[in-house]
Amino acid sequence: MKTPLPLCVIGAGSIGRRHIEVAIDSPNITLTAVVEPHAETRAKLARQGLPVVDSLDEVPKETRACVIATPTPDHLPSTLAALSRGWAVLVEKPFAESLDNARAMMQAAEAAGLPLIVGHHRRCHPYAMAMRDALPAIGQLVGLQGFWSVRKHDTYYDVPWRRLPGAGPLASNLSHEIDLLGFMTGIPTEVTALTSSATRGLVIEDTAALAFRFENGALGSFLMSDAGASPWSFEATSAENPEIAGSDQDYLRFTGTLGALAFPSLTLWGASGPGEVEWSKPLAQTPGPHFDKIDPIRAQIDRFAALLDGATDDVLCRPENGFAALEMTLATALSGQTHRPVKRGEVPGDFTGVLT
Ligand SMILES: NC(=O)C1=CN([C@@H]2O[C@H](COP(=O)(O)OP(=O)(O)OC[C@H]3O[C@@H](n4cnc5c(N)ncnc54)[C@H](OP(=O)(O)O)[C@@H]3O)[C@@H](O)[C@H]2O)C=CC1
Ligand SMILES: O=C1CO[C@H](CO)[C@@H](O)[C@@H]1O
Repeated sequence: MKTPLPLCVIGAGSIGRRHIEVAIDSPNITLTAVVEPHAETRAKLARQGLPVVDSLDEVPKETRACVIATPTPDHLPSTLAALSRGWAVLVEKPFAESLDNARAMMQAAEAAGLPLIVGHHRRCHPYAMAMRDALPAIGQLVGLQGFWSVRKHDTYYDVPWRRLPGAGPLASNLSHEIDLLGFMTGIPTEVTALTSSATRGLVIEDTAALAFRFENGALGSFLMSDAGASPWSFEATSAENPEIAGSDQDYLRFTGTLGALAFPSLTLWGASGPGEVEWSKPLAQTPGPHFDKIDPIRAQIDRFAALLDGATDDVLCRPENGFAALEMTLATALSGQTHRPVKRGEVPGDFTGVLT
C-alpha cells in the first residue's frame, strides 16, 4: 500500500463503531471523518478524539472512499450521495431495502466508474476461502443443512428500524448465509419458507424454516431464528462479533457423492479405501486445518483499500453478488408470506420484505 486510503464512516451505530475501530487500527486507512446525525453520539465520539461531523458536506475534501453503516433503508440515499462526491463505497449488508434500490445503486456506481462493495465480510475469514476450495472433494453436491439460532437480547429491538421490514433474522442474518453459500458453492435458485413471529410478536419474523433448491439440483434446508438460544451459528463458532458468545460447534453440513464436510471446522468425511463410496463402507474422518483468528471487518477494509490501490481481489462481495444474496433473501420473505415456492427473478422490485 503506497499511501493510506482517506476514508469516512457514515453511521456510528453498532457496526459503524466496529468499522471506525478497524479504520483507526489499519495502517492502510486514514479516517477522515465519522458522519453521524445523532448529536449525543457525536458528542461522545468527539470526546474520544474522533473527527465527527453531522453531514456529508462537512467531510474533508481529500476523502476518497466511505463505509456506509446506516440502517438498511438509508443505503440507497447515502450510496448515491457518496458516489456523487466521487467516493468509492463499501456499503453494509443487506445491499439495500429492495431490488429496485440495489439496481439504482449499481447503475450509479457504474455511471460514476467507482467501486461498490457490499459488506458481506464473512468471505474474508480464511476458513470461508478454504471451504470454497475444499467442497469439490465431496464430489457432486447433493444437499446441505444449516442451523442458525441465537437469542438476541430484548433491547436489540428497542431500535425502531430493527422491528420493521428490512431487518429481522432474514434480512439481517439470512442474507449473510445466502451470500456465504454463493461464495462457497452457489446461490439457491428457489426457496420455500415457513416464517413465524410467534415468539417476539413483531411484524417481522423471528424464526424461519427454509427449503432451498440449487442450480445443479442439490437441495438444502435451514432453520433461522433470533429468538431461540443455541450454540449453533456462524457468529458463535467464529467468535467474530464481540457481542456474541463463542462456541466450538459446526452449524452447516454438506453432503456430496464422495463424502461430507462440516463448516466452519472443515471436518471432512471421505473414502476410507478404493472403489465406490457407498453405505457399507465407513467414511474416514479428517479434521480440518487450524486457522488463526482474524477480525473479518479489519480484513475486509484492508482488502477494500488494496482494491482501490489496484490489487486484484476475488473475495470481496461485488454488487452482482450482493444483489443475488438480497434477491434470495427477499424471495425467502415473500415465500413465507405467500405460502408458495419463490424462484429467483420472481421478487417484485419494490418488495421490502413485508407484503402490504
Ligand atoms: N456486517 C455486519 O456484521 C453487520 C451489519 N449490519 C448492517 O449495518 C447497517 C447498520 O446496522 P446497525 O449498526 O445495527 O444500526 P444502528 O441503528 O445501530 O446504527 C445506525 C447508525 O446510523 C445513523 N444514521 C442513520 N441515518 C444516517 C444517515 N443518513 N447518515 C449518517 N448516519 C445515519 C444512526 O443514527 P440515529 O440513531 O440518530 O438514527 C445510527 O447511529 C444495517 O444495514 C445492518 O444490516 C449490522 C450489524 C452487523
Ligand atoms: O450482519 C449481522 C447482523 O447482526 C448480527 C448480530 O445480530 C451480526 O452478527 C451479523 O454479522
